[in-house]
Amino acid sequence: MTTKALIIPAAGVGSRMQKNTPKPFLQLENCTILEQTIRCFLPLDGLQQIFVATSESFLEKAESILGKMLPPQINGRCLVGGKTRQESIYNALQKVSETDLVIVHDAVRPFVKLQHIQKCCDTAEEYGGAVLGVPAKDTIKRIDDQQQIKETPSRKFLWQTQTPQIFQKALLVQAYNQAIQDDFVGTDDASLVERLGATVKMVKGDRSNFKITYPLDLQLAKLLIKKDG
Ligand SMILES: Nc1ccn([C@@H]2O[C@H](COP(=O)(O)OP(=O)(O)OP(=O)(O)O)[C@@H](O)[C@H]2O)c(=O)n1
Ligand SMILES: C[C@](O)(CO)[C@H](O)COP(=O)(O)O
Repeated sequence: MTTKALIIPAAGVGSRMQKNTPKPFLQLENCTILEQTIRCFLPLDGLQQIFVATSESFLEKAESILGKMLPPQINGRCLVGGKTRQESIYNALQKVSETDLVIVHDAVRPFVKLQHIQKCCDTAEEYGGAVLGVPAKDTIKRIDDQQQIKETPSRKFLWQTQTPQIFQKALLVQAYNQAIQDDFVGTDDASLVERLGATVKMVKGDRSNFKITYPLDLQLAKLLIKKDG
């Protein structure tokens, strides 16, 4: 069986949400967003390690959430993240012990489906790296500093990338080390691996795996939890 370690970056401040509490610790019906997200992964075969990166002030709260949920076969640990998502994941990556695959999943995507996680793991095992995503539904424009449209790329090849982003461990470690060496900061994990020239496959997920980013996303998440609960 393929062994897996899960890294959950949860150290963001949530500036676009405009709340005092960071998004992973906001409440959804009976539990926090972080709790709901972790729950999606617990039935995954071969999952042996979970790391949650938070700000220093939420470390204790994260430890209490994780501690209550973990089954005996999974080792869990919370740690202090960094100034960027990338730094938070790098910090967690230093703690990951031997494993075949490393799964990175945003704390604020609480509706990811097990079947999609599994499909993404299988693809990463075969090719080295895989991410979940959906075809872009809007026409995407490339603009300049004056907001003048410069290009309308064909939508046929444009996908919205989600998490999980899953990689063979050695490949992800190499990608993060190279990014540090080159001072490269990306907005996702795949972009670091792509720079190495390695293969990362896009796996079709669905739109329920949205990232809770703006107040409207939080309203939608609360409605979905109510409907399913
Ligand atoms: N320094 C950071 C920044 C982000 N994240 C995490 O990365 C995920 C995706 O980031 P995003 O949704 O952008 O969260 P925030 O950075 O909190 O939001 P914003 O950009 O609006 O401030 C979130 O789970 C967030 O907690 C992190 O671990 N460390
Ligand atoms: C990794 C990610 O969720 C893929 O869509 C996204 O790039 C994170 O970006 P954010 O600006 O940190 O929300």
